[in-house]
Amino acid sequence: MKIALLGYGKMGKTIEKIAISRGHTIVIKTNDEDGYDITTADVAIDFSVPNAAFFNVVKCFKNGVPVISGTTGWLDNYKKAEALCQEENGAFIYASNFSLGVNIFFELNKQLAKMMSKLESYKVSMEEIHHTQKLDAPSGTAITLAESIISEHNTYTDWSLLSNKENTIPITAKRIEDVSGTHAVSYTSKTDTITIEHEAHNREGFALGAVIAAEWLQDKTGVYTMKDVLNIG
Ligand SMILES: NC(=O)C1=CN([C@@H]2O[C@H](COP(=O)(O)OP(=O)(O)OC[C@H]3O[C@@H](n4cnc5c(N)ncnc54)[C@H](OP(=O)(O)O)[C@@H]3O)[C@@H](O)[C@H]2O)C=CC1
Ligand SMILES: O=C(O)C1=N[C@H](C(=O)O)C[C@H](O)C1
Repeated sequence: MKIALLGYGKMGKTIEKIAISRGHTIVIKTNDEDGYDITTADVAIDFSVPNAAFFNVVKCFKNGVPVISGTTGWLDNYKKAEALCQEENGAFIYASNFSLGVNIFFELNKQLAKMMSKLESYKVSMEEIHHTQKLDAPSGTAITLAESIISEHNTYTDWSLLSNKENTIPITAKRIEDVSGTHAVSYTSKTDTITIEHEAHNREGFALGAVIAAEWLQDKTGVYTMKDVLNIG
């Protein structure tokens, strides 16, 4: 596959290494919104910045290039992107987290939320920890986890950074040098705490998941998720 890397930062470079090891060729690597011909690629992988992702994915839809986006912090525009993809007959996968481990964790989180919904004595809270260069907070993964809890648990209707409001999931976002990404969901009662946690040891799991998603998407049209790619849950 000929791959365009839209965003050639920490993730773009890790994806390049993994894509080459799986026999693919990188035909574009860019940190700019223009100055390249996207039609030279079979598939594009966007790991850029929040204010560039929407423009990048729409460019792919308009040029008939299937696109994977892992950029977080631009979800206000996700529904619009989804509609434009359908309109242009494009192919699109967005995931707040492409790693196999986190996608399993997403399923565990849903199951746990369903169980805990019946137990009023437990209150949920979340923590995410990332490296200090991260632009957005809370992380996209934390938002996905919180949205699943809201849909599976009767008590919660919203999430918020460090909130004590009723019916709101409090999320703590910590920034510590060199942390690839740690997410924890806890349920605390007066007597105990139940925690599930995922800790990424490096960026390779995210990158491998993104390349697998690109391989899966290359001949398709439509909007998909990592659940379709991994066939789990
Ligand atoms: N879904 C997932 O599994 C994962 C998602 N992420 C997300 O991916 C994104 C990138 O992460 P990471 O690689 O660590 O961040 P980096 O800051 O290392 O890389 C982002 C790159 O995007 C470049 N960029 C800026 N503007 C544009 C543009 N218009 N088009 C293309 N590229 C542009 C930046 O260039 P410059 O520095 O010159 O501005 C930079 O090189 C983040 O949103 C992060 O949250 C990260 C890991 C996993
Ligand atoms: O910026 C990062 O590094 C990461 N971002 C994603 C997110 O916001 O959830 C995924 C992963 O946790 C690493």
